[in-house]
Amino acid sequence: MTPPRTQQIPVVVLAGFLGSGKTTLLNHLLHNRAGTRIGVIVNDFGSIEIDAMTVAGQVGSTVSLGNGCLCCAVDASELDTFLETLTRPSARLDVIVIEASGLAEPQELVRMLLASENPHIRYGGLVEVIDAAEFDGVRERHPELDRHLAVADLVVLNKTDRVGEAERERLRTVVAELSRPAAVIPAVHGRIDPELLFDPALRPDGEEKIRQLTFEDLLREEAGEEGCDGHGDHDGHLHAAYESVDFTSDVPLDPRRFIAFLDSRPEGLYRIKGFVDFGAGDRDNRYALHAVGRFLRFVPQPWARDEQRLTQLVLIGSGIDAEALREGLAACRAEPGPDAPDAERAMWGVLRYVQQEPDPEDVPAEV
Ligand SMILES: Nc1nc2c(ncn2[C@@H]2O[C@H](COP(=O)(O)OP(=O)(O)OP(=O)(O)O)[C@@H](O)[C@H]2O)c(=O)[nH]1
Repeated sequence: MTPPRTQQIPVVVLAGFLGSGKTTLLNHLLHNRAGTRIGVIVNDFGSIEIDAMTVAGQVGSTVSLGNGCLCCAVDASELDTFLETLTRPSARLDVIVIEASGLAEPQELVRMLLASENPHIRYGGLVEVIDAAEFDGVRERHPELDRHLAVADLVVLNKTDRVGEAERERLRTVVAELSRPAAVIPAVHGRIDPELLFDPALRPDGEEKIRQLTFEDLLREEAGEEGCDGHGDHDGHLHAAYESVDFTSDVPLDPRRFIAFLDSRPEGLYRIKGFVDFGAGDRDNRYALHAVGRFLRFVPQPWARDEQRLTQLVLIGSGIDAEALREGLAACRAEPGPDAPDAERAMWGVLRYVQQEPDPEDVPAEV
């Protein structure tokens, strides 16, 4: 007979700027959990829950928190409801991971967890994921990232395949300085040892840092910036400066038009993610799209049987003209009528950006 559960389940917050690799890391954990039962709460930005769809099917207990930044869209009682569901003995979870929206303020999430009255959970630490190739630029635009690093318990310096060895070491030193005493782990495709997250006692300085980050510390740190309960300085949060645009179409997109749209995307459009149906261009696959800054990638994924063929995209940026983007996307819809004879040739522009889904065990190709 299994003994009754008395242990508290650690709740780990996974944070990091847009496109840094949070979902990738989460998927790595789900693939390499070695029997550990992981509950996932995804907090996506944009009303189409792309991240929830990306991790969906990989874990039985995925709960999406719905639209927007967690600190605004969900109050503590709502978060508690999700946590209550996931901490039921029948869920038999060993750890819960909350993937924060790339625009959420991690301190808000941590504050909510520390304030939670759920007796079955304990705060499991804040993991901050960094895109090595974008770090300097993001930091320049968002100096508040230094503050996020300062409260992290573990920093994953991700995408080190996109920078040289010397640059990786430079970044490691800079990040370590900002996040001291948290450990900084360089990674490619978020492949870190899951034990770094699941057993905080095992990670360098972990316990000490968790003790440091008390509710009172956070309150003190946030003095003058009350949070998102309607009384605070909401404008100071990263997401206040960003806007998201959703686009859904049940008409396939014309590949040439869509590539032309992507090639001329405005500077402020920092992130695009979702799935594209190219219709006759490829009847077998939908194309997962990831754009971060000027980086662009498509990953073909077979359509599931009976899956509704839709294009679903979320575009996130600052100073973007939402209406113009929606119109631009609408103009990418393929003309009705019989398939064009050169439908496959029209895909060449897309194929330039195609990369197969990386096998977690493979060394990734250079991008
Ligand atoms: N080259 C390279 N690409 C990576 C690595 N990790 C993730 N990516 C790619 O970066 C893109 C963004 O990764 P995601 O995991 O979706 O990032 P995210 O932080 O969840 O993004 P948001 O949901 O927008 O906040 C995807 O195309 C990933 O395949 C890496 O280590 N190296």
